[in-house]
Amino acid sequence: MESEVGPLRSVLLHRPGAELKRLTPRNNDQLLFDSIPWVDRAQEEHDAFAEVLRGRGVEVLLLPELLRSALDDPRAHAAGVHAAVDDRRLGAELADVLRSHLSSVDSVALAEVLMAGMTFEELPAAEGASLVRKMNHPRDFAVDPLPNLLFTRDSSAWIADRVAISSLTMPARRRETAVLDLVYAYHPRFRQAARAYGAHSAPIEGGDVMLLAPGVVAIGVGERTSAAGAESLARSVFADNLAHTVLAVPIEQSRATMHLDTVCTMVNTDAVVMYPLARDSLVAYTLYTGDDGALRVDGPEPFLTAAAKAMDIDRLRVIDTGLDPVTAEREQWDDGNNTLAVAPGVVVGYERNVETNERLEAAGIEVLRIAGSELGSGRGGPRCMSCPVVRDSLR
Ligand SMILES: NC(=[NH2+])NCCC[C@H](N)C(=O)O
Repeated sequence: MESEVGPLRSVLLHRPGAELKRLTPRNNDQLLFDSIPWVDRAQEEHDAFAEVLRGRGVEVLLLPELLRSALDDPRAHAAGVHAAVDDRRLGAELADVLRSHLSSVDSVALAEVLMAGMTFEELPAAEGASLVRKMNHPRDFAVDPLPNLLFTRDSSAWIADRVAISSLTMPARRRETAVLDLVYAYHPRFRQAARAYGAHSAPIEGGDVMLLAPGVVAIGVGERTSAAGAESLARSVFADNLAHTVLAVPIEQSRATMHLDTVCTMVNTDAVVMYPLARDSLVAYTLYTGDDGALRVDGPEPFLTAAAKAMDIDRLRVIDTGLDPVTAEREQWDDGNNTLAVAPGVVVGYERNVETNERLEAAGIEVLRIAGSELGSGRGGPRCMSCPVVRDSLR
């Protein structure tokens, strides 16, 4: 994986399931959804998204299936039980009850608990009284659900032939790291894959990681990825020779712009679609290794200038969506700028972003439209909902 736009061969998606049924008006904000999705329809929309990709010759890997087969390995099963049980929340006694219960269930049931969580009333019965059981509401979570697994972009990201497992910022998403770790460590397809970023210390989310060109990685720094995360990922990709230049791009710390890919995605080898209101303000720091082997940081300078230099092209084109500010803001919120390229000049986008899509087409970009009325309620578009695993090289 050396670019954002090379012909897509294999992609990791998550078909949403019971974890979405955990969302209620009381917990949706904390669980990072803006409304309560209609789950059956969300699944239909997701199936249609997967079909569009398959129709373009892309192999679609589904996270729930990968997780179940990874858990068939007894070591993965034990690690899965460990990842599900939070001693601090349950206390030692109840934690032991849950651990021994989960150790006895099959990989399908354990995968379900890891994804959809478990409430106190769903916990197995045990002898004796438990203050923790008594003082928690029966429908409180003993194991938190992970509704944002849908956004596979964020929890892991491939850079060249290596995978970086994210260290997610929001408490509602932190346990996703453990799920992806299990899949990459134990699924037969991935267990040989080398890791690009071992240190799980500083926050990095894949929605902020953009492969602008072979050897050039942009990393958004904002609500999710910290400067420390960007710097350690940069050091790590330099040490592994996966890139020669990293651009650290500050983005506004707000829900609308939680990741770099909410304001900008690549639609061709030399072109991006970008939220017009970000176009003139986006800057970048350029990171590279000096002749003495030490890290250098230049800038900041305008993002488009820094990117073109690093990519060694005359100009990084911005598709001029020319939208009025209100339409631009509405379509940005609905992930109009969050496209997934399946090949240079061919992208998947939400159909609802009528004007952005029209402008993209006027600029010669083919837009494969998908429905996202329910999928979009978690604030993520086609790029957020996909983790490319293999793309053909551009040369
Ligand atoms: N790459 C992205 N833009 N991902 C969107 C993630 C949305 C998710 N609900 C969150 O708040 O984390």
